[in-house]
Amino acid sequence: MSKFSFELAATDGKARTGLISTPRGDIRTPAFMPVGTAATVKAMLPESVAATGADILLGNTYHLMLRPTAERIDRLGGLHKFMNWQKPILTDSGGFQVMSLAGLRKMSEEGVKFSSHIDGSKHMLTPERSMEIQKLLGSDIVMCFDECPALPASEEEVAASMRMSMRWAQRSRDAFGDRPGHALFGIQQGGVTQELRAESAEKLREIGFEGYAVGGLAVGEGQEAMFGVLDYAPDMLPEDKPRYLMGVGKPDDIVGAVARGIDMMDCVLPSRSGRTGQLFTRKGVVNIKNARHADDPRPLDEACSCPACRNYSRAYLHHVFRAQEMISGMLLTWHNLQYYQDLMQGMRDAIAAGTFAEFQKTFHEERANGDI
Ligand SMILES: CNc1nc2cc(C(N)=O)ccc2[nH]1
Ligand SMILES: [Zn+2]
Repeated sequence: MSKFSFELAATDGKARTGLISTPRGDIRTPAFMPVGTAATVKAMLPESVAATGADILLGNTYHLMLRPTAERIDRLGGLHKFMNWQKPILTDSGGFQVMSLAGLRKMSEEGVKFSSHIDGSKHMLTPERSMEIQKLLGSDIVMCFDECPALPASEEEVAASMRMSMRWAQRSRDAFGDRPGHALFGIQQGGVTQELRAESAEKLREIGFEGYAVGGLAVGEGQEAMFGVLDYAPDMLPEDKPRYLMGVGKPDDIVGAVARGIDMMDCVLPSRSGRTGQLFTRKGVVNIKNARHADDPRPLDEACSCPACRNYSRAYLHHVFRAQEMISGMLLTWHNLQYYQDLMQGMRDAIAAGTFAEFQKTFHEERANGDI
């Protein structure tokens, strides 16, 4: 069984490029993880997700524990076999989604009691149960069970929440046990308060993890506040371990996060937007629903290698979206995921070549405002 390791290959300013090696394959960083919530990246076959260049995808503990349950996936050979994705999988802890999706929640030091949003059944998530679920799923990178405070929150509330998350981080570490080739990532909390972020980072370093996430962001604080935290928070985390920014983001969020030292990100935006007709291109966002595309014979993005851009016109993509044909979600999701992976590849190349500043300049210059 080979081990889990991270090698930095090059840096350019605070931007970094490297490789995470796992028994199930390597992850080129900076990396974007498509979200495969219910054991599927919606509207995509796993081989199509791999074809976009994704080295790893994210699975959601909250959804899978409710349906089909982690025990059933384990009996069927684990999540990789179940969903036919043999590359690495990172699973979140369920903590974030239980607070945003479940009903009748009761928080305590022990964990969170809640009712399923699917059938109202009663469940309990604790650091120990979250580790057990993620182990049953067989994920390669496991996230600590934590609490991501919802905004608005006072500094006192953020401090108390962060300190509970740090106690939960210790319990997660203790329950994770010794699993060669698998990684447990700690999650830094502390809102937008530098002293609290530092306290959290110190506690996580003390416990010791194979990787470190910056949590508590992309919860409505806005890009300026998020970048303000990212100007100092990643540097508080061990330099030789992967740094994962949770739930981010729009393309310009991603470029700004990589510029501030982030190595991994995940977001539902490219897949969710694909289904709603919001398409990311090198020149900005195209809303394919707009009538002006009805007769446009051009490809969506002539620089893109995805099936939507190689084989179809904007007129066709407009038509199948308006008709809500199934092929629409397939083609538009594929395009957006391809765009995100091409963006990551462009950044990895630029950092390796020492031209990341030029990459950022071109990225911002190319993007017109609004629809194109
Ligand atoms: C979509 N935004 C987002 N922020 C997140 C924060 C966390 C966290 N654990 O702090 C997890 C998932 C998140 N997703
Ligand atoms: Zn495309």
